[in-house]
Amino acid sequence: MSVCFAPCPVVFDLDGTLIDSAPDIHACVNAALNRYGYSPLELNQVRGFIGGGVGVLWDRIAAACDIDTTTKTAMLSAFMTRYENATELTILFDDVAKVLGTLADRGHPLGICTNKPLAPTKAVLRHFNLGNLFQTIVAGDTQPEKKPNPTPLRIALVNLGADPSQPNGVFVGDSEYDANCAAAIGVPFLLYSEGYRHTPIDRLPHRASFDRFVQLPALVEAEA
Ligand SMILES: O=C(O)COP(=O)(O)O
Ligand SMILES: [Mg+2]
Repeated sequence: MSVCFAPCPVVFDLDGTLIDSAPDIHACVNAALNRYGYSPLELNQVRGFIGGGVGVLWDRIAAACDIDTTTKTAMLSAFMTRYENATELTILFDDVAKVLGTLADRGHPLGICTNKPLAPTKAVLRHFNLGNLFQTIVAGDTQPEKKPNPTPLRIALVNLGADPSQPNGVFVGDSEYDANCAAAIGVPFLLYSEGYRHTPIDRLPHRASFDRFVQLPALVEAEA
């Protein structure tokens, strides 16, 4: 009798993993800063603030620019209005569309687990014609917890058919938030090394790292 294993679920982070969205986030941040009379920030600085979702982003901007809490709240809301449809300056990393298609063709259920809010997540996936590839999207405002809390990843894996008590599957991401979230529930983590990470690769818990998406299918199959 042969035993047949179904292809494992694969969950992806979004910002800094599938897409380079920092230029759009940077433009939306600077538009909000400008509206309230603050000087613009450099792209590198804003890129370094991405990963924990929009609340963390604006906490960091407020600390860097000495913005009070009431003004920060108003600026975050101005930022969101523009961010919800910010796709113009965003690019897919090389070979992402091709590799997602390969994994889907092999039967892997695909999902997204991002700290980015749901509206801009859906807008950018629609923009790149990727919306239909993902069977679940767990975004930064979908539930109370955000990465590195592992609850969003667990929900995404379970939505793709994984066992809630010990979810199988892999998580692909670029940051400390992703690595620690996967480690907390023992899910193999594949680190994309060209994203928005601050920590050296060898100091992050991960199963393997890659710098080109064409390397990913073989790394996923090694875990399946
Ligand atoms: O938008 C963020 O701050 C982080 O988004 P990510 O979880 O997709 O990296
Ligand atoms: Mg990321």
